Amino acid sequence: MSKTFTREEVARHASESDLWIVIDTDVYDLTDFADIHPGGLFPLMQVAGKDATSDFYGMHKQEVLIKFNRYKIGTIANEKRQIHMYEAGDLSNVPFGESSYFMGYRSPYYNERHVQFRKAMRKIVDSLKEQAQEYEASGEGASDEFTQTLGKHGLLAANLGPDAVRLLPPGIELPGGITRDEFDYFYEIIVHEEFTRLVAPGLCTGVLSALAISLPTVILYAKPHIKAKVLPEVLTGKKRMALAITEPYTGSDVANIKTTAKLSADGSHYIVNGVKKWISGGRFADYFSTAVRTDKGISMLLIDRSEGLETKAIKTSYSQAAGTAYVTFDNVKVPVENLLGVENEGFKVVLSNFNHERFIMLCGASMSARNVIRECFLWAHQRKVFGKRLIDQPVIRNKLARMISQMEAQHAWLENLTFQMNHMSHKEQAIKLAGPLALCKFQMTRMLQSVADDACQILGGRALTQTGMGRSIETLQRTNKFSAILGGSEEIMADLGVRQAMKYFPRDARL
Ligand code: HEM
Repeated sequence: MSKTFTREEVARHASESDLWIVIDTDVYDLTDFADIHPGGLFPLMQVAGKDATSDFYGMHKQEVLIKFNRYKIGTIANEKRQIHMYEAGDLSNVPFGESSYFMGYRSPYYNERHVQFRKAMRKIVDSLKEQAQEYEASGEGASDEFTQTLGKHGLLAANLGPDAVRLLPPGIELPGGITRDEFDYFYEIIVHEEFTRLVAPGLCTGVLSALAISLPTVILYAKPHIKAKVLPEVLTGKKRMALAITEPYTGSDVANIKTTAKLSADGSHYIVNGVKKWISGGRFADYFSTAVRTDKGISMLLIDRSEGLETKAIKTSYSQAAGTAYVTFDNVKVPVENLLGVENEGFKVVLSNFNHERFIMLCGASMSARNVIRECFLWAHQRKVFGKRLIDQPVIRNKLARMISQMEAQHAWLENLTFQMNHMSHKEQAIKLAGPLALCKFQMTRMLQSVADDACQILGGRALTQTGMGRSIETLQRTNKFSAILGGSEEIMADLGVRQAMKYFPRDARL
């Protein structure tokens, strides 16, 4: 049992060499910490021996207390805790802090198994957060140990979505005891939503998104013996993979790629020459699912990191942990058995994944906005300026209203599209959903930018620093453009959405 103290006892420890404070009902002995406290000794001395709850929460997130729990020496006797301490896996009860079903509202889409799954995912993600944020800050890629931990928890597999998961070899388990048959797109929403809680978008892009967009090309189109070798290596995190399509000259215009693959005279291999740009995870990848120009069209090849293939880092506004690379192919020899699908029909392979990639981005964007809104709501309640809480200022409530309503509207559309994905064949999805998914992405990233902007105004200077209370907001502010450009830029998404609708426009309709 933890030790108990009275407030009078705590008050007797109020010097630099003996410094106790109270936060809520917890007593902390900061004597050994005071000299290394990032905020300095002065603020601590002002509350030495006293209740520092409101000062603490005015300048720190609760996660600081969890991280430095070692300084807690006991609690105040006979007092009831006023502030809930987060425990790994907890769902938020801040209004709009979770999507509605997870806050006790009814939903046609989810059931209690989804709640169980979310809690399991959250617990795992919580356990990885500190390490992930270190990689994100240092710009290093995830260590082999880290990616293998992701593999061990089944996160690499879950990240691929239900269609790919059903085709995986036996032995690869999903998190939270969910079976492959249960795992549908609503579980997948949860997977990507929970990853955003790492607040490590670079790392997530470099490891998880890079895999989610590249590995399906192997699952769906590789020869059986290639699959048998590559899938276990990649899904256990022992090897990494990236999708190499875009080039400096083409960007989103895949039809115009210039990287060539020429068949050798004996027909045993291709010789690949060319360059690829903005390849997420490319710096760390062992395999590249690569779009090349062959004899009569585009083909996809699985290319090992081998002689003649080089990668160099591209510095981006998000973290170097994304491993964004410029990849050069200089006479790289690729066995013909590494062809994915049919020669000259690679465009089909490229297109097969676009809708799913956009779906992943929608889940991430929606939850990133939700996370930031939750933090703004909390901050507005605990921050006092000019004698009032921020939430007591109409201008702040108005900003929150705009953020919440934009985010919830987008999320409702995402859930509707998810329901359609669960009930449509790929063929029907391609006809009916390519347009709405594109439009949803167009509006989702507009929303994300607007939320990042409002959140920044609410957090003020803290939203401009990469550590401390505004960290998530600074991250969103710096990286939201990523989702607005990758996976199809906003302009292309908007146009695609309307063009798709025009394709199916009734010829006999009149105003
Ligand atoms: C268990 C007690 C405490 C711990 C473990 C702690 C730890 C930290 C840490 C890690 C930071 C860096 C910023 C961040 O990551 O949030 C920080 C900053 C700071 N802390 Fe503390 N702190 C404690 C108590 C307090 C108290 C009671 C006060 C004030 C009365 C205080 C005042 C500050 C200030 C002024 C900063 C700088 C904030 C800024 O840059 O905006 N700290 N503290």
